Order: sequence, then structure tokens, then C-alpha cells
Amino acid sequence: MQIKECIVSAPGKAILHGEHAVVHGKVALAVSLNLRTYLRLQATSTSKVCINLPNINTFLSWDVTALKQLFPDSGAELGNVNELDAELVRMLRDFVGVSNGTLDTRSMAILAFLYIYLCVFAKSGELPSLTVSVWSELPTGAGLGSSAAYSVCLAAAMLSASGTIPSPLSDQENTARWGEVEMELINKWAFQGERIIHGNPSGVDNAVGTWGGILRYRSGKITALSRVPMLRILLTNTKVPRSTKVLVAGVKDKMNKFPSIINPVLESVDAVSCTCEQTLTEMASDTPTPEHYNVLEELIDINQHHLNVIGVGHPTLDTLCRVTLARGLHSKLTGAGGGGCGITLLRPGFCMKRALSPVISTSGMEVSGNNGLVLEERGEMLPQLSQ
Ligand SMILES: Nc1ncnc2c1ncn2[C@@H]1O[C@H](COP(=O)(O)OP(=O)(O)OP(=O)(O)O)[C@@H](O)[C@H]1O
Ligand SMILES: C[C@@](O)(CCO)CC(=O)[O-]
Ligand SMILES: [Mg+2]
Repeated sequence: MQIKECIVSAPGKAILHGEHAVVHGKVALAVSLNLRTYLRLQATSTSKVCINLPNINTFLSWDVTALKQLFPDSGAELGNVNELDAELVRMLRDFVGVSNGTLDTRSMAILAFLYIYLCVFAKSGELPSLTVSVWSELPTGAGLGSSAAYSVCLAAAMLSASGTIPSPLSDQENTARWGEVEMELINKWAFQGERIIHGNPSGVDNAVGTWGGILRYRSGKITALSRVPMLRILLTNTKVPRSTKVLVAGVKDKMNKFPSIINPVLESVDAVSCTCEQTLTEMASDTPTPEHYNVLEELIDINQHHLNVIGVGHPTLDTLCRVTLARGLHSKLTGAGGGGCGITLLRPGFCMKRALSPVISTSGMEVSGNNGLVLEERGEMLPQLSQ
């Protein structure tokens, strides 16, 4: 089978408000970051499928013939883009020797890769030999959507290499984006990858990884916010490892145990997201005022308390909030919490270096307007993708 080689990249994200509540049908506001995951897919004639994942120190290969035995007579029936094929996931777990419920970083990444590879290529009738290499600027498992950026890249590369979606590159361009129909399909397959890694994702992270920009997300409905002010947001990585899957499951347990206590908290998070959206729209229409910033800061504090109530805080995140508050700044966790990253809103004119650098280790990251999934011609933007 002749496959099309490609290089794709997708951004990570920060959630302003609505993490966890969004899993239960509430609104989330999320924004793409200028930190990306890159994937190179190369055709080979080795009769092997190879994956190189340098961020997680994983380099593996399988014989195509062994993988072929995993799918039944008709590959076309394998994996529906709208739902996870639990039987195939079970077979893949047996194939790679992974137990159900594993949280192992490598196992999840491998399962997501093999699942998308098998489903996409089985539909086109043949499993090709290829090498996929993924490298990311995002910290893995720190709340910045690394799993979603990984899944979006996998989905885009497999769909493109198999010829399921056409290449949007023209002779004159080195980079290009797919059209809406292709993006929708990429996003759906990426969501299946997220399901393997997360268990019960809302879909907000893969939506931002696919489309980029600032999105409002609720129950699968994605709305790009076109009128938003320029915000300066500081990201701090507590470096405390955690698993999104475990944290999401923990919130569900709390909801089951105390529905009349937790459900109103999630309703309140929804109202925080809506009020934030309204305030951002006002700020974009008029000149942003100190009063607007007061509202944004109060919303951050309220939400951070809510996130602590539902059990996804961490002492290091409390420290971030305390240290930044001592300098007049307001912070909350972002993503699944339990460690990982926090965001701090910076007012215009705030001098970050003087006020914060001796106290906490931070990385200033640009919150970008529109930097979704991209297909590249030659990989000139690849920072250091290993072969
Ligand atoms: N560069 C990468 N290479 C291989 N696997 C990756 C990479 N980035 C992410 N992953 C996979 O995603 C998992 C981390 O996903 P997880 O959802 O727990 O964290 P996150 O996506 O960074 O944070 P959040 O979901 O809160 O935004 C890793 O265990 C690994 O399986
Ligand atoms: C915690 C969560 O709300 C955000 C993780 O970035 C999970 C999800 O929406 O899938
Ligand atoms: Mg994730």
C-alpha cells in the first residue's frame, strides 16, 4: 500500500474555567497555547509498524502480520468513529500485555496509537508498514492537554496517510490547514484516542487541539469566541505528577456519594464560565477597565475554591495561589488539577520578572489566538523530532 508521508502539529491548551464540570455537561472556556506536539509519519518497507515517543522514552515496533491477526475478516467493520470499540481495546491490551485499568504512561500512549492505526487503515483494506515519531514541547500529564495534542496528531496523520482525507497543501505552501469537514473527522478520531487515555473525556481538549483559538465548549458544541481581549496569563508547573483519568473518576465518585452537594458546585462553575465569557466580550467591545479585571480575578478565586471542594486541588496549587496573592495576583489550577499546572492572570503593566521570578519557577507562555492543527510540507518547524 502506498501511503502518504506527513508531518503534523497540534497545540496544547489551558482551561480558563470549567474543567471537570465540562465532563458533566457544563460550559468550559479553553484557549490554545504556543506549545505544540509534532508528529512525523514515514513510509517504510520493513513490514513493521514502529513508534518513537522520545518524551516518554518509548521506542517500539510490531510485525504488520501480527497486527493483522487482530482484526476480523472485514476490516471495514473495525472501530466506529463515533464510539470506542471496547472489544478491540481489550484485544489490544492482551496484544501489548497491558492490564485493564492501567495508568502507565507508555501503555496508554501505545494503546491510543495502535487503536487509531488499526481502525483507520483497516477501513482502507490494508495495514501498511510505517514509522511514527512524536515529539512535544508540552509537559506530559501536567494539565496542558498533552494527551489531546498527541491524539489529534495521531488522528490527522493516519487519516492523511491512508488517503481518507486529502492533503490541503498546494505547490506554493509549506504549511496548510484542513477544511471543516476533515477537521471534524480528525477531531472525532482524536476523541477516541482521548477516551483510551482519559476514560471519560468531555472532548474540550481535543477540540482546542484541532481548531486552536479560544473556545466555549458544552456537551460537544464548540463555539469559537471571536471577540476576546488580549489577556496575559502566567503558567506555573507544580511538577507534581497526576493522572487526568484518576481525577475525573474521583469527581464522579464524589458526585455519586454527595449528589445534592456536588451538583450545585458544578452548576456554580458553569455560571462562573458564563460570567467570564460575558466579561471577556464586554472587555473586547470597550476598553478593558480595572473593574473588569476585578471581576475576572474574583471568578478565578471562586472557581479555585470550587475545584478544591470537588477534590482536585493539591497543596502545591494552594502555595501557588498564596504566593501570587501576596503580590496581588489571582491563580487557579488548569486542566485536571491534582498537581500539574496553574494559571495566574496578569494585569496590563504588571512586571512579572521583578515581582515573581525569585519566588516561583514559571514559564511565561503565550496564549495564542488561532494556532490549531497544521500539516507541514518539509518539517522545517520541527524542533528536534528524533527519527
Ligand atoms: N509526547 C507524548 N508522547 C507520548 N505520549 C504522550 C505524549 N503526550 C501525552 N501522552 C500521553 O498522554 C498521557 C497524559 O495524559 P493526561 O490526560 O493524563 O495529561 P494531560 O493531557 O497532559 O493533562 P490534561 O488532560 O489535564 O490537560 C500520557 O500518560 C501519555 O500516555
Ligand atoms: C478535567 C477535564 O475537564 C479537563 C482536562 O484538561 C477533563 C475533560 O474535560 O475531558
Ligand atoms: Mg489529557
